[in-house]
Amino acid sequence: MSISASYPPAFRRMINDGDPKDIEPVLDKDKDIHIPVIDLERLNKEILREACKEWGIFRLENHGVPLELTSQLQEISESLLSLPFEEKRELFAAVNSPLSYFWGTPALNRSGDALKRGGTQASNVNMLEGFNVPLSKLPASTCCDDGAQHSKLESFRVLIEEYGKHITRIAVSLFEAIAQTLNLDLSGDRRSELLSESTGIIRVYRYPRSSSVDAAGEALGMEVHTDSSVISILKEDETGGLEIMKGEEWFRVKPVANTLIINLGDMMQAISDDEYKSVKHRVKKKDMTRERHSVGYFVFPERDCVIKSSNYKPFTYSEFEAQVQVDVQALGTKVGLPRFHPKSPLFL
Ligand SMILES: O=C(O)CCC(=O)C(=O)O
Ligand SMILES: [Fe+2]
Repeated sequence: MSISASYPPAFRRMINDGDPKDIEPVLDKDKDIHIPVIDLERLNKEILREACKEWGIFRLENHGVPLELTSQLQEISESLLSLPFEEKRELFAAVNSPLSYFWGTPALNRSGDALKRGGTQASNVNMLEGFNVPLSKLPASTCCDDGAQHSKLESFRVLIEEYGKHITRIAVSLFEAIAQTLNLDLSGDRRSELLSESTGIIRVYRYPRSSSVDAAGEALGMEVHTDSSVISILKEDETGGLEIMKGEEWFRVKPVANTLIINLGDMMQAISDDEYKSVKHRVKKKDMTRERHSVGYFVFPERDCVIKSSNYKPFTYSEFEAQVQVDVQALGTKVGLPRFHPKSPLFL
């Protein structure tokens, strides 16, 4: 099977199926940047505070996720993602599970299906595909068939569940430490209201090996965005492509083996009263000869927990999410926190 048969048809005309050696290397214009490093076994609150305030993103080492688990998960994910497109689609539709397969956009609805985009962005295809996995629904999802692909899917489910336990543990520890740096009161159930484990989602992404490039000779993987989460945790492979905005400039974050990338999302920005920032980021692939694989984890407040802060009108995560979906469908893009800013002309 040619590799492009596993890509969504909308990607195929943009994919070069030739010998990777024939693909011209791309000029590398963006600058590299070293983001702060946090050691989970020896958490230093001052370094953590600085990383959240100045960067909104940091690298995590000594996180305790077994290497074996990550590589098994990567292997099975790659194997499922490289199935022929139609087979992948049918497999995920057939198992009647909360898992979904998506492509062309990271903006999904609550069922994990791609949102139709409006506005001038309607035709912008993000060159990515992936599986969306809501962790709390995972134990209930069962496989109905003992075919080879279904048993692969079952192994994927088991590995994701295990990975999800580790990553949830990390998110909770980091959130508690970050809350201390903000002197947040987490008494009673407040911790699990602000960071609700049951909302955790994992997304396994694949960015095609080579694709059409922009004027700068770079392939758009994922458009510029901030995450809506409290905390996001990214495991990327060694291909690279993640970029962050610092000041008014874009910088490339180089991959480092055995580490995770933590970024703060919009909910953390609001909870911290804008003290900590939800970092703007994107994926732009420069190495056209290889696919990029990454695994993202996103965790949110409880749906009806009210987030109060001085710069935004009080809102629940449900309201925020609904507004994002309305904006993506009407304007083609997320507006995010400015929608809830009382002084903003965007305030509804
Ligand atoms: O795949 C990546 O490296 C980035 C993913 C990301 O930013 C997201 O899913 O929000
Ligand atoms: Fe993101």
